[in-house]
Amino acid sequence: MILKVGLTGGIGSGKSTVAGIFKVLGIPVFDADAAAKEIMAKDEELQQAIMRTFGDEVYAGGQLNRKLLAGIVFNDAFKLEQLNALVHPATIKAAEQWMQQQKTPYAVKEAALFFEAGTATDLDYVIGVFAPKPLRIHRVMKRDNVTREEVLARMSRQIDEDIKMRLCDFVVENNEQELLIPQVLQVHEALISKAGN
Ligand SMILES: CC(C)(COP(=O)(O)OP(=O)(O)OC[C@H]1O[C@@H](n2cnc3c(N)ncnc32)[C@H](O)[C@@H]1O)[C@@H](O)C(=O)NCCC(=O)NCCS
Ligand SMILES: Nc1ncnc2c1ncn2[C@@H]1O[C@H](COP(=O)(O)OP(=O)(O)OP(=O)(O)O)[C@@H](O)[C@H]1O
Repeated sequence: MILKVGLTGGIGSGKSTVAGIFKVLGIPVFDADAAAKEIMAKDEELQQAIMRTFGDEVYAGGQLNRKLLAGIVFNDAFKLEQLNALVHPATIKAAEQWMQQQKTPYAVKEAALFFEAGTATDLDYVIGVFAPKPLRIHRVMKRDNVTREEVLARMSRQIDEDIKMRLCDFVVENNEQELLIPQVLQVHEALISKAGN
């Protein structure tokens, strides 16, 4: 049986960067952010439900206005919960179907929110990517051209990184001091060995 491995970390920690190294090693990666985006773009029933909850303007012109929706949900915990309740079940289902199709000793699901969403229990192992908060803020401001306040609003909806890392089976330090590739190789070898037992 394939091992289901989660790859997590707060916004800007470097999950996608680490996921890219697993892909080079031939390990398939499911990107939950990308899957959620695709589902929100294609599922018309979900679009109707999102419009009923947040207003028609979030899909003005037939396209999701991500900036507008982010401004609504990341400043209101209840509204974020409503959005999560609409989007997460379909994303989780897509990940489960994807996992069943993989043929490698282990496969990786990359997501920011396993512990927050209560989905870590479906995984055999979880890898955490850790980076200090100031570095994460700086990276996301630069990558997404957003303000510090916008980054902090998202961080406030994710559990504390020290706690998150303690819940993980492996931790990759992405502080731009330690090299990433040797750390990922070490985790890869450990997972291959666990899959063989
Ligand atoms: C609000 C939305 C439209 C904003 O889109 P935007 O393009 O600005 O951000 P993107 O989706 O690329 O997410 C970037 C990062 O924001 C953080 N984030 C996104 N959604 C959430 C959430 N529900 N709770 C906490 N943090 C979140 C994560 O660190 C994520 O990696 C979008 O994030 C969304 O639809 N979120 C709800 C679905 C979701 O939870 N997706 C994440 C994994 S399933
Ligand atoms: N070790 C590194 N050295 C330099 N830049 C890095 C490093 N790790 C990540 N970055 C940069 O920081 C930004 C955030 O990284 P990445 O997108 O991998 O994080 P993420 O955890 O997937 O973020 P999000 O939760 O927002 O999707 C990117 O622009 C990426 O290129």
